Amino acid sequence: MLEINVKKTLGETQLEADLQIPARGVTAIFGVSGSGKSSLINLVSGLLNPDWGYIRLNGKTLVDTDKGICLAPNKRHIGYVFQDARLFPHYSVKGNLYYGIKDKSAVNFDAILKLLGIEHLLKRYLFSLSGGEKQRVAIGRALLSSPDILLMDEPLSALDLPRKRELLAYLEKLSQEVEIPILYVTHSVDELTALAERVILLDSGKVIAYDDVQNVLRSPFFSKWKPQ
Ligand SMILES: Nc1ncnc2c1ncn2[C@@H]1O[C@H](COP(=O)(O)OP(=O)(O)OP(=O)(O)O)[C@@H](O)[C@H]1O
Repeated sequence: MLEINVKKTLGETQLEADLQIPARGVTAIFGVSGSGKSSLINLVSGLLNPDWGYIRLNGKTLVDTDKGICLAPNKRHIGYVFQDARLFPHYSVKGNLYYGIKDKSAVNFDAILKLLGIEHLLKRYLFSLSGGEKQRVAIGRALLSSPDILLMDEPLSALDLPRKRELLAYLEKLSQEVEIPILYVTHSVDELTALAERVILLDSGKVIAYDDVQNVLRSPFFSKWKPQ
């Protein structure tokens, strides 16, 4: 279970969230640009600190302003996948995947490679990979750190449509097989319906709905996303 109860002032926007997120499956964070989606996952990752509140993951406190606890991002056991892959160009794919793994015997390297279809890329360098392949390597690297939660911030947004579709198929498989919670930021209704079980709907920093995807899609808020 991921428990979030935070307040954070972001310029003109007051971000407020009070959420209990189950320990498995994909929870999407959806909303228009500037609604606070990235800020919410950055509070979980520790890249941003709340002005008030707490975040607990499976009973472990990541941050608690009342208790004066604030774990550094690298102590939170979090896997983070950004819009761009952020890999090291001077390392091979294998070097990128192994980066940051403390105990190589503790991870199921082969299963993760297979899940993401990147077994054949190990010796390659970034310049020879497509955008979709780079993102698959970035996801592999995040999973190999044995995280307790995976945060994904619009991982498809930098890709063209054919690559989006290709990566979406891998993400669908991942969402069914990985046994940790995934927080997935998106603006895309297609990604919501393909991947997410639940949606947090943000508007101007406030949670205006948190429910199953189908219930949220029926809400009046979504009329702006439907074809006229
Ligand atoms: N450090 C900051 N200082 C001031 N304002 C900030 C800061 N970080 C974010 N904001 C503001 O907070 C609001 C939420 O930003 P955030 O990036 O979380 O939104 P978002 O929903 O992820 O947007 P997008 O979809 O465009 O990435 C925006 O209005 C942004 O300008």
